[in-house]
Amino acid sequence: MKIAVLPGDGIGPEITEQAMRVLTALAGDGLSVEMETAPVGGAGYDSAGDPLPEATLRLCEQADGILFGAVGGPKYDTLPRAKRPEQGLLRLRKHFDLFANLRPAIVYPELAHASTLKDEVVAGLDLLILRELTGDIYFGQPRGVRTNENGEREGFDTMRYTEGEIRRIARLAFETARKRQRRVCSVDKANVLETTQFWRDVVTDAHQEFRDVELTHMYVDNAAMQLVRNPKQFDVIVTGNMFGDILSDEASMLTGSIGMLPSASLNARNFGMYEPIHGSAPDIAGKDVANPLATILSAAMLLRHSLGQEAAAQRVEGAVRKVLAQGFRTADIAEPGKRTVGTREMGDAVLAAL
Ligand SMILES: NC(=O)C1=CN([C@@H]2O[C@H](COP(=O)(O)OP(=O)(O)OC[C@H]3O[C@@H](n4cnc5c(N)ncnc54)[C@H](O)[C@@H]3O)[C@@H](O)[C@H]2O)C=CC1
Ligand SMILES: CC(C)CC(=O)C(=O)O
Ligand SMILES: [Mg+2]
Repeated sequence: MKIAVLPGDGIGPEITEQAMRVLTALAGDGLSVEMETAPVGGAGYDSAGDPLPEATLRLCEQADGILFGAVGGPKYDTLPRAKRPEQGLLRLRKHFDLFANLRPAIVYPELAHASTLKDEVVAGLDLLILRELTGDIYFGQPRGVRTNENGEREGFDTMRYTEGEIRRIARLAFETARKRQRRVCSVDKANVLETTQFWRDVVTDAHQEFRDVELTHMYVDNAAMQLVRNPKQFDVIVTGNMFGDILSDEASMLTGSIGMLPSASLNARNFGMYEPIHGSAPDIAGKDVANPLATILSAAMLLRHSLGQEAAAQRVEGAVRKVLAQGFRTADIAEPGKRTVGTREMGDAVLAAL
């Protein structure tokens, strides 16, 4: 099986290296995994003048799955939009039609202390945010800066969803909930935005075929509050691209750190790209302090969803649980009396646990 590894920028290379070591260790155990790296984001721009170089895209097309680090950084912030690192990621998502972004927020008992909430509020939390990933205001046209009828400059973006786009993510939410606690909460801003009233109507209609699953609707401002008030009320949250982006960063802190949340971005044939939900963290890049567990857990999701290797995925997840139980902590989840380790040492610990 071939995996395209796109480390990207900032902490991207440090964290993907640890996930690659884990996959290599599994390969030694009879799983045949071939990995090839290629530049993306700022690294793509630096090497080929394009955040998604042609050769990188070709490599991804020939692969069984993509492991992605993170892109972006202050060095690139003044580039024209099309050249900015984040466009490499957005173009990959669109190219492969990766509409379904699974972001599981699971609280490991050992990390309940690191959560921003009290133990009893988060203990046992197992929440899935299902974020639509190829539509919404992140992709809608037209967009730009123009001079309006009053002669004043204005910036504008377009929030847009087709019925088909909403229906397919809604169906996936219901199907996924059937394997969990059979509860879906659809998050929107239907009280203000036409697009998201339409979202609510289509989700409600799609629900007709899934009457065994409970469907509730919630406005996004309330959802942001409920997530920190009582997150265990949620099983599956389904929402659009922008709200899902924001709510999943918020949910990550329930688990202790943004460095703990993996993700899978899938298309209709289960081809996928796997990445931590965080960005390139320029503030800690190159210091060997970033938490690699979100990326290692993303590799586990790759094994599960794109390679069909459930047992291997569980081994990786089990190894992560074990290192947490053994007391290994990176700086973001540090705890008095426990051993604070760097990025690579955390990778060593996961390998030893495997
Ligand atoms: N998927 C991607 O490639 C994403 C890229 N970005 C880009 O990343 C750059 C930085 O964005 P920010 O808004 O600062 O978000 P960020 O997620 O990179 O960092 C936010 C905060 O979380 C910390 N953090 C992130 N990952 C961590 C880890 N594994 N271990 C420990 N601490 C971690 C950082 O040190 C920082 O304090 C920007 O250029 C942004 O556009 C942002 C989000 C997603
Ligand atoms: C294109 C991005 C930087 C989006 C993002 O923040 C994310 O996918 O979590
Ligand atoms: Mg984000």
